[in-house]
Amino acid sequence: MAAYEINNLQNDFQQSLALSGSPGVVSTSPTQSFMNTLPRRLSVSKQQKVLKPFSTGDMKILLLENVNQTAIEIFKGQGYQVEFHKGSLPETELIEKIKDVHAIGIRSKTKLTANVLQHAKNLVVIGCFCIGTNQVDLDFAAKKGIAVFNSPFSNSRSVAELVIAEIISLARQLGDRSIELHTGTWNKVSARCWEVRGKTLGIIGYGHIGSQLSVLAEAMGMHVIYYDIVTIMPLGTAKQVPTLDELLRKADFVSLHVPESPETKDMISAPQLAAMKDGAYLINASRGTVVDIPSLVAAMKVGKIAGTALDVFPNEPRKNGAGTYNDELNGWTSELISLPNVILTPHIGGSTEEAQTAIGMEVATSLTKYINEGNSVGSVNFPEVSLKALDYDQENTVRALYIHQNVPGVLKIVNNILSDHNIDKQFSDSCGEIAYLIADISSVNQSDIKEIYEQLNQTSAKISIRLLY
Ligand SMILES: NC(=O)C1=CN([C@@H]2O[C@H](COP(=O)(O)OP(=O)(O)OC[C@H]3O[C@@H](n4cnc5c(N)ncnc54)[C@H](O)[C@@H]3O)[C@@H](O)[C@H]2O)C=CC1
Ligand SMILES: O=C(O)C(=O)COP(=O)(O)O
Repeated sequence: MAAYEINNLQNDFQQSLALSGSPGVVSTSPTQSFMNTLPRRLSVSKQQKVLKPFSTGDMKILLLENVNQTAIEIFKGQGYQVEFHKGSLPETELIEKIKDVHAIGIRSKTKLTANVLQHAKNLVVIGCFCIGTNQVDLDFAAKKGIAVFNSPFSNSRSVAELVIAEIISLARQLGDRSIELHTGTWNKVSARCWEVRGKTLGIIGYGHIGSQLSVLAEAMGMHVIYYDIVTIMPLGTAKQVPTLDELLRKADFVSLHVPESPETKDMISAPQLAAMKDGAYLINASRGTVVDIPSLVAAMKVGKIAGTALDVFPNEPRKNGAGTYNDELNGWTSELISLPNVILTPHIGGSTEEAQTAIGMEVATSLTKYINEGNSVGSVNFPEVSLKALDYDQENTVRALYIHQNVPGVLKIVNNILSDHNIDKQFSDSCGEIAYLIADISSVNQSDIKEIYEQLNQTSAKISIRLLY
């Protein structure tokens, strides 16, 4: 059957099913006041073998925070509707916009809390176009059947390189010398300026970024020690130390590379700063909540800490612009900027052309595969399930995507519903309270589809359903 014929059939079917809203979207659970995206036919471009959902024009994607152009091209290539914003949105505006969209792409700034997500009626998937996912309520999203994807290491190298630049800049007081000369002062000094060769770098969190940094720092002749909650194989001649305290006592430079979590909140505060060597340096390019800045300011004022580089802050402005970084945002700002040897950057650790292009492609591809095929591999809050792309040349084949509560007896009920047809392939997995089943079913007539959908929709463990055909 030619693709256009399939599409025409789908059009009719969608129209007959549409109860409200855009064609193909019906309320599956009116009492719970959320809607699922219903059945969409995938059409195949035979020349390019690219799978595209039918009615791609229905698929709405909201992209915030200047997500890279590569992502926009991938989504537009799929025919999705793309709404793009350079900054993040105030919460009330975000709530309005999220009501409608099927997918949202954000970076580290936009907070997708339970309060925001509860308004998302059609949302199927969230893309974090960054490493961190702390800005999303992952459990709440999973319980609503919304998969979340990120890019786990596309910007690690960029962050590690920035930190190397900061280590040398702090050791040589580069920021201050540069500001002085920009303002007409020649101040040639060597007092308390150091080579980094032979100094000790203490890395807190030896994951993707911490371990990259370790390799680069050793290449400059630094000794590397690291602290992590798990035992990790050292790279080069780096050494893991058993306690944070030991790292703080031994390191000349301390660099933080942990995620935001309840355990890492204020991980560096007054007692930890007191434990550091006199005249040591502190670098934070992880999350703003990890360092208690008033304590850092106090430690710098008494000369305990000789310099600091901060790329992340407890509160960060919503968008670029003059006057956005001030005491109104973070009460200690004026005090911090008045101190010597303080390098402040606007959360640019991962902001390189290379990283952003790679992230754009990776996350947009994950989202597209999830939307078009149900493939959840790489999701951070969902069971990872995939089946080879459906052969859309084959007629009467349907892929059921069934997200459900992970409770006993569900597969028996679901397979009973599907049992009148031929289940060609099936893959199911669970993750905590959530389980996800993909099943390819053949020998399904157009008239059966609505029935399958309605029966699945009545199962008590159902969270959300999509049928691709
Ligand atoms: N400034 C920027 O632009 C960027 C900042 N980041 C931040 O850097 C963080 C780290 O990134 P990756 O290295 O890719 O993460 P990762 O997950 O690969 O590594 C994090 C490491 O921290 C360790 N860890 C977790 N809790 C800890 C604790 N309480 N004490 C000691 N170690 C602990 C983990 O075991 C893990 O080895 C991200 O979560 C993100 O918040 C990431 C990219 C860019
Ligand atoms: O990747 C991360 O976690 C980052 O912190 C980078 O965030 P961004 O994409 O620059 O908002």
